[in-house]
Amino acid sequence: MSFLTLENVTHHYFSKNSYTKALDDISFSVKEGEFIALLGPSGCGKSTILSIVSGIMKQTSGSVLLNDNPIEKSGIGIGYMLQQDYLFPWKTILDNVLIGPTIQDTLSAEIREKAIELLEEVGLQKVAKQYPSSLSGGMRQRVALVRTLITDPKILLLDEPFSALDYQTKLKLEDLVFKLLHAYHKTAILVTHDIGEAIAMSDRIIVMSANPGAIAKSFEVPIELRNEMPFLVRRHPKYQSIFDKVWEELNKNETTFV
Ligand SMILES: Nc1ncnc2c1ncn2[C@@H]1O[C@H](COP(=O)(O)OP(=O)(O)OP(=O)(O)O)[C@@H](O)[C@H]1O
Repeated sequence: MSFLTLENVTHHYFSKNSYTKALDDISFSVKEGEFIALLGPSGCGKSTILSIVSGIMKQTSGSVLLNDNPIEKSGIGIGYMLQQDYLFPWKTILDNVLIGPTIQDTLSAEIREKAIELLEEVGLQKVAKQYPSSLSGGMRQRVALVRTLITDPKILLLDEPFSALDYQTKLKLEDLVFKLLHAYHKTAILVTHDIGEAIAMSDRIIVMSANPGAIAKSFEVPIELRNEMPFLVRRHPKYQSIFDKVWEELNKNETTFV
């Protein structure tokens, strides 16, 4: 059964007298607990989709539904993880993690305990009292992940969360995010330019084309790959074949894709 559904979503931007049709008739569904990836050339509207699902932006037309009802009426928690971690430099790691509950005025001893548990799960318990400036990029993204999970969002929107990291750290974080999101049964949409990352982490890949942003094709990741940790997916015998199909689709729609 579909959990999150986008139905005929269109979006136009108007700025400084210019008009951009960013999304044209986007329809897709995501099941509860499913992990999907959006891949496509720069400017095809991937981030616009996440902004609309998160409620930061309202689509020009069409609907975003959660269990068949408008998502804005659902009161569902949605978490966002971005390329930049946006940690507050003057707050400790633990206080950064607790920023959501603090703002929402829901901070409790239980949430504080949960934050410490989650920091332990990502290997950061020892730095809980330190400040972001003393942490590496990968550690900071792990803090951002915990900060996202602490509010127990039902849907996680991941907008190129590993793209600013070195390759080794990125591979390790892919495994960690995959492990935690599966352990906590989260539904996730990942925006990435990395085909390997999309295959390694998701159940399904939606390839988009640009001008205007539209869905070109959707690929189911073979079940054997979905059951593996991301790092191991890249060496699975079935990996190359799906990589080639996605690559072909991307190049069919955008000759300048790099
Ligand atoms: N605030 C805005 N005002 C005007 N146009 C915008 C705005 N935000 C995005 N656009 C335009 O809408 C289109 C889709 O942008 P979007 O950022 O969603 O694409 P994207 O696929 O996420 O790109 P990238 O992969 O480069 O991050 C682009 O043509 C972009 O220039």
